[in-house]
Amino acid sequence: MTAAEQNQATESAESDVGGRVKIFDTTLRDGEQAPGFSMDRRAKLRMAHALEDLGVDIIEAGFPQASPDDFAAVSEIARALRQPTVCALARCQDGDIDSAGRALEPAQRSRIHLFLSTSPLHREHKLGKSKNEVIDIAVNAIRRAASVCHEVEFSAEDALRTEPDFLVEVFNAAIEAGATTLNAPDTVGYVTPFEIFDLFTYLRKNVRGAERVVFSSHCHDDLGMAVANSLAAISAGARQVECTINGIGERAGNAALEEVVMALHTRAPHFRMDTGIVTRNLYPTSRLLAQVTGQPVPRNKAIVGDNAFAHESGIHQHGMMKHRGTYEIMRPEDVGATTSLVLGKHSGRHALRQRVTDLGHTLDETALDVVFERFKALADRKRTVTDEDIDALASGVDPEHAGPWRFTHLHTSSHLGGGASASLKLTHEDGHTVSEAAIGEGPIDAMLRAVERATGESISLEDFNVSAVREGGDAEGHATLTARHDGSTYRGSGVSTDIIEATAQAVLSIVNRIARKTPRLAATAAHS
Ligand SMILES: CC(=O)SCCNC(=O)CCNC(=O)[C@H](O)C(C)(C)COP(=O)(O)OP(=O)(O)OC[C@H]1O[C@@H](n2cnc3c(N)ncnc32)[C@H](O)[C@@H]1OP(=O)(O)O
Ligand SMILES: CC(C)C(=O)C(=O)O
Ligand SMILES: [Mg+2]
Repeated sequence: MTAAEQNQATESAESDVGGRVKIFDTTLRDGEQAPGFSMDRRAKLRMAHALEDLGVDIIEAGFPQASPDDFAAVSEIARALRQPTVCALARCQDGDIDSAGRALEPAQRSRIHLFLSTSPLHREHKLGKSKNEVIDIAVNAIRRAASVCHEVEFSAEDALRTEPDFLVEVFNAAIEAGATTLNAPDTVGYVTPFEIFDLFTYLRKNVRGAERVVFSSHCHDDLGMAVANSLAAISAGARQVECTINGIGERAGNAALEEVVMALHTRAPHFRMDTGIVTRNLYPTSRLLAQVTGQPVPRNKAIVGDNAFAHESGIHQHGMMKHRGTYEIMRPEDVGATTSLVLGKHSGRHALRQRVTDLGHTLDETALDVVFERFKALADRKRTVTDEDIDALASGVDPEHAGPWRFTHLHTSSHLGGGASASLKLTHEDGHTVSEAAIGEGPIDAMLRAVERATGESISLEDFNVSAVREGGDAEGHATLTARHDGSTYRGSGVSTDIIEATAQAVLSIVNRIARKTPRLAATAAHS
């Protein structure tokens, strides 16, 4: 009998609205299990501090029996953190439990998370155990774990494919043995929101002592329903949700923490459920994870992707300029992000006019029409039109040949532990050439100094970022710079297979915009 059928025999669940759901973060355990995401103890410790600042209730720091470094990571995190409960995963085996207990010793509050498969498929093929054997193994493990940490969570692995009546038996025994959190994971991401709602409702009605424990959900995203399923479990009374930053985790990942939290927050009147999450830390925490794992966040990722609050379409941009609520259901600042109106082939006159004005140009409608036409033609050739392009178009310059300066030579060299040097030649559109050389702390620093000397203008860098455009042998670096000059902010970008060259293009695009505003640069160039 399915959970839904069994539920038909019982009255419908009482309303479960209102309250607080605990956020159990498993980025450092299930998250790092996925290929490409493993973290060493230093990376884990950095992430753990960020997760503590984010306000998660429980941090699953690792699986101490997995490796000596993971043992050390759990131990260091247990020692370092004050607020969250620190949790370690263990199989129902004495060795795992003892090592989890030892790793967690320094924790203010410790939890061992035991798991054992309960579904027929796993019982028969993976464990080779009967139902009774599964219960006995779980009970003995829970008792042992309860003696070496503050609290025990028990997970019935593959719970959503387990017979609901057997799951109740397992959970009854787990409570008697001392578990205080019962997790029903959708280990393989198979279930639908209606089914998980029914199962949690059924468990809460039928497990003996259900009112004394916290029910937890742990959903995987194989069918793209991890977040929806987690929310459905919460609606049915789960008061702990297991999730990961950026939704990383086994195969397609776990429920994304930022999505669960922002769904509860944004649809508060619907869920009436609080968390302790400091939502403005979501974006920085997501970026830190991307940095320590080297795995970028997909642009279209909900809440934390580059496009989550970016608008390129003219109709949307126009709406956003009138009222941001037209196309944004959350305030980006609530998650630590910002709105951006990106100019591209889908943009319209309203957004273009605004950007042209922001860049310091005053154009009448006729001039704007001309710029708009050229902008569309350029946007058809380029995926994104940058501020440099708009600035050039508004100045009546062809952005693809926007000078006045261009590189005719650039050479940099660096030595391990010994600084770097750059030599370059710049040619001005009026025919001047300027050669310069400089030394610096690294090749980029040296190149920047040489450009400053050659053009006679200094810029102060505020932000510098290089990201990969493609992977593999033909990988290109995309350099973006933000710099200040004379009280104004300039952004420049460049793309090349050589990241120094990409950065040099970005520097020169900024210098050229300054030069177009202050043509004295060409006239006063010291060298020729
Ligand atoms: C759903 C999940 O995410 S579960 C967590 C999965 N995470 C990981 O596996 C990451 C870390 N794992 C590891 O480093 C290794 O698998 C280790 C160190 C834990 C174990 O390695 P090994 O001892 O070589 O065993 P291996 O991984 O090959 O096989 C798993 C063994 O654990 C047993 N096992 C699996 N789950 C459980 C459990 N919950 N309780 C008790 N035993 C279990 C299996 O039956 C198998 O036993 P066997 O060696 O007697 O046949
Ligand atoms: C260890 C358990 C909770 C797990 O990760 C799963 O079942 O997906
Ligand atoms: Mg999992």
